[in-house]
Amino acid sequence: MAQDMTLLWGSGSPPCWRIMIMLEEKELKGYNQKLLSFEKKEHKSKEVLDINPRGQFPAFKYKDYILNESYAACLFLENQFKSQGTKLTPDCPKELALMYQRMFEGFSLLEKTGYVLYYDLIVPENERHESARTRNKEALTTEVKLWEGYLASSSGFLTGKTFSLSDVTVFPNIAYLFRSGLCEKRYPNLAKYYNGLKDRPSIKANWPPHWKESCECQVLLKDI
Ligand SMILES: N[C@@H](CCC(=O)N[C@@H](CS)C(=O)NCC(=O)O)C(=O)O
Repeated sequence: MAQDMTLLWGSGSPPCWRIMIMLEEKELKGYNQKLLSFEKKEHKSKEVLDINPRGQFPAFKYKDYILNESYAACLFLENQFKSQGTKLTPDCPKELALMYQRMFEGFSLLEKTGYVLYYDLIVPENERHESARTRNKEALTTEVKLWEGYLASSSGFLTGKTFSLSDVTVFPNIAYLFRSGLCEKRYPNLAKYYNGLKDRPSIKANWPPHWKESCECQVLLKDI
């Protein structure tokens, strides 16, 4: 089964990390995988484009099923391997509703993080404005505060009392915030969640390799 899976990935990409956590939780070991480089623009290489026509990581397929969208891949894997490895979907409808809700809210968090971290990449030089930078930072701050509140009564997981799909999908976004300098003291609930899960085997085993080195990016969100 795992031999029928191929993942082309880039280090530090939360969507790639999600799929890797998912595969690990479902005990799908030995899948074909290749770490490629953003710097060398390998996401635009033919081998990626053959799977993902947008030229983005992740490029993932199972048999001849293309599942480049990380949420699609996670939901598919949970459906196909429900009783294998960790059970990631709660039976209780109330918990299920909250799990899906937080999973998809995770898009807002990552999108707003990206607007702050990649403003100069997204916006051409002559269209950049300090006011837009400030607005993006304010929007991210509001968003991060929301998540801090969500985690106020957490039992170590984002939703429910066990590790679920909401953790698989959103943990990488939260780790990305801390990697970029989010202040643990200002956001103690997020920090507790992050520190409580960062050594989970599925997460640790797939920690972005280049995050083991320090980098200038580790201060970018210090004022958020
Ligand atoms: N929608 C995709 C995300 C795809 C994506 O934005 N990938 C980024 C890396 S995190 C990428 O490859 N960016 C390079 C580019 O778009 O050229 C998912 O959630 O799986």
